[in-house]
Amino acid sequence: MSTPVKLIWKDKEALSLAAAYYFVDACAKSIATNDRFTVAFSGGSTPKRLFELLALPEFSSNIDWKKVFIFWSDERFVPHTNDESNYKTSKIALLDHVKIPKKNIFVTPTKGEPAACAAEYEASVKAVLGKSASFDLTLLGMGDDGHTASLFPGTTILSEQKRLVKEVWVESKQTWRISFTYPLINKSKQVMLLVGDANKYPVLKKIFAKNAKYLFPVQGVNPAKGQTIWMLDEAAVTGQ
Ligand SMILES: O=C(O)[C@H](O)[C@@H](O)[C@H](O)[C@H](O)COP(=O)(O)O
Repeated sequence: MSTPVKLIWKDKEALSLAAAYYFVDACAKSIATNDRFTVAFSGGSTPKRLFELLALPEFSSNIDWKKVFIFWSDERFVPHTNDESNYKTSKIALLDHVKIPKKNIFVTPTKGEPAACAAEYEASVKAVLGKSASFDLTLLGMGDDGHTASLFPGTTILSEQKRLVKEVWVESKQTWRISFTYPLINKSKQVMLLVGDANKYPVLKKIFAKNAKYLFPVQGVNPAKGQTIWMLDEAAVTGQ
């Protein structure tokens, strides 16, 4: 378990640019080692800006898209054509602009029963990643309440220790979500948390404090053999 790296950037744009460079580098290294790059996308405005940047030729031309395999660390239980869909957001921002084979895009099933969809998605993760179930890179955001992926405060998925993907009823949003669990997130080789804006400060202040207690779901992200990188902006760490 390595010490999380915290990188603080002037603003959200600088944070997203740094994340784009990092993504290209992590992708090239994984392909050089394993001939593929397995990555989990996340929802949220900060990850969305990263996807928009990756679609720019400066970045996309340096990525061997036919060797990139994409999953989603969480998804809203809505049709993929719905504006709430994390898949739709990344499709518009990135996937429609790069030559990635359709077979490399593993969209979360969101039709029928949430539990059955979660089981189906877990089976896809296992089929692609194999026994290790270890993503090369898992991208995550953090909500103002300290949630990450769809690991919301007070939800039963927080105590899930076996399953890799589970359905979760989010009372505060009155919706179902399909989310990676801590066991899957914490198998990642690298986790990059993209957290910008002053509204994140109240939670970050508590979790970055000395001898911080476990108060928020994002604190459960701790890859056993992987690296956690916080990509932050000044507003998020100062509140201004
Ligand atoms: O589906 C989701 O909503 C996301 O996966 C969620 O976990 C998101 O990453 C955070 O809410 C941060 O979102 P912002 O970056 O927009 O604050």
